[in-house]
Amino acid sequence: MSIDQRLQLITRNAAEIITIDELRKKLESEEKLKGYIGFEPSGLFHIGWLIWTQKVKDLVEAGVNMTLLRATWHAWINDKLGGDLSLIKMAADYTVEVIKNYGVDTTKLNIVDADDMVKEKDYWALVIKVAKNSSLARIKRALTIMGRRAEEAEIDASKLIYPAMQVSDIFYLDLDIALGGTDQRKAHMLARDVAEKMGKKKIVSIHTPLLVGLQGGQRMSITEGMEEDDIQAEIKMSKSKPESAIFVSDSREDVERKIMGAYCPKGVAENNPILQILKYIIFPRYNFVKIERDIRYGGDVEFKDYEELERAYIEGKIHPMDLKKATARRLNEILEPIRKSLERKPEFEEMIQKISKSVTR
Ligand SMILES: Nc1ncnc2c1ncn2[C@@H]1O[C@H](COP(=O)(O)OP(=O)(O)OP(=O)(O)O)[C@@H](O)[C@H]1O
Ligand SMILES: N[C@@H](Cc1ccc(O)cc1)C(=O)O
Repeated sequence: MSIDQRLQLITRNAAEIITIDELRKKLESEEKLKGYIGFEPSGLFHIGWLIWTQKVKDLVEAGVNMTLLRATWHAWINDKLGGDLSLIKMAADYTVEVIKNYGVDTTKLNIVDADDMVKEKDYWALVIKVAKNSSLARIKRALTIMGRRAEEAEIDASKLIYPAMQVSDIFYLDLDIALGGTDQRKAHMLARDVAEKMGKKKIVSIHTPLLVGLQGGQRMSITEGMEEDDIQAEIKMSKSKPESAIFVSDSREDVERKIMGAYCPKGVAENNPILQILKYIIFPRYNFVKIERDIRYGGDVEFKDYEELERAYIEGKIHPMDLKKATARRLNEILEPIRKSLERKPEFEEMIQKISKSVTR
């Protein structure tokens, strides 16, 4: 693969790359690049997570050595799964199983447990050095990387250490590239600034978009004057708002029902979850999408890329119902191997039962 082809694969569908010039230089250096994504295991995997999973796949295929950090301790700090570390670890296994069955070659991934990193004293020395090089105000602002706000009244003090840990993970693993959804930007910007102060390698960060929830942008809780980041956090697909989400373990029928009920006004692309699913999850996997229609409505039509389909939709040439049916069909094809593999593993079934009873947040 040429440098341009690798760059194209790494950057496609990304919301932002900080910075593209630095990424190109790193690729041109011909050194083997090291990248990572960390995730807090929580036992439920909604299709929004497939957006970064696809980017992990792209990065592996572009020849980047990717680490998958099972952020078990971070999840524990963040009160996930009632703070039960054994449940958190099982949830991490579940996530890896999904990623594998989505088609990522997990034998090429370096899978690391935060549990192992926190056993090393060098790790904690790094955390203290990062904290020493960060202002308290900046650390507090970065709490959004764990889905929290600085103003939250009842948080315990370990949560203030979390951002310094996430930055230290990057230095400890000696990375070139950090991947995450756009809500992880504050950790990555902090890592870039602290790297300069501490003489560490400065990461390039790649941020994937947040998939909007099934209700689109229609949340009542959006108020005037809200910041863009907060609006995105409010309207995104989220496991803590199950009505907004399609889970990879959902049955074929549930996927169809959820898609058919989703926000998808005729001719509107903005905050349209169906179009976003097509753009970020379906088109990266298929060369074409076929919209099946009765001959009375123009018969079947095929689209070879997303832009072409979006244009036709905005012009009112595609009916929302036809778009939804085609989306449900393709999405179910993608989810089928994942669903099958999860069905073969009863230990996950037990975990999911426990999870639905335990309080996540
Ligand atoms: N809707 C989404 N679309 C794409 N990526 C997402 C979405 N929600 C979260 N992510 C990404 O998935 C990773 C895990 O995030 P997080 O645990 O906050 O997600 P979540 O499952 O929606 O949780 P919560 O219920 O706390 O909002 C992060 O890298 C984040 O950027
Ligand atoms: N903050 C990330 C999880 C994470 C934790 C540690 C990391 O080093 C990276 C990512 C999230 O909420 O999804």
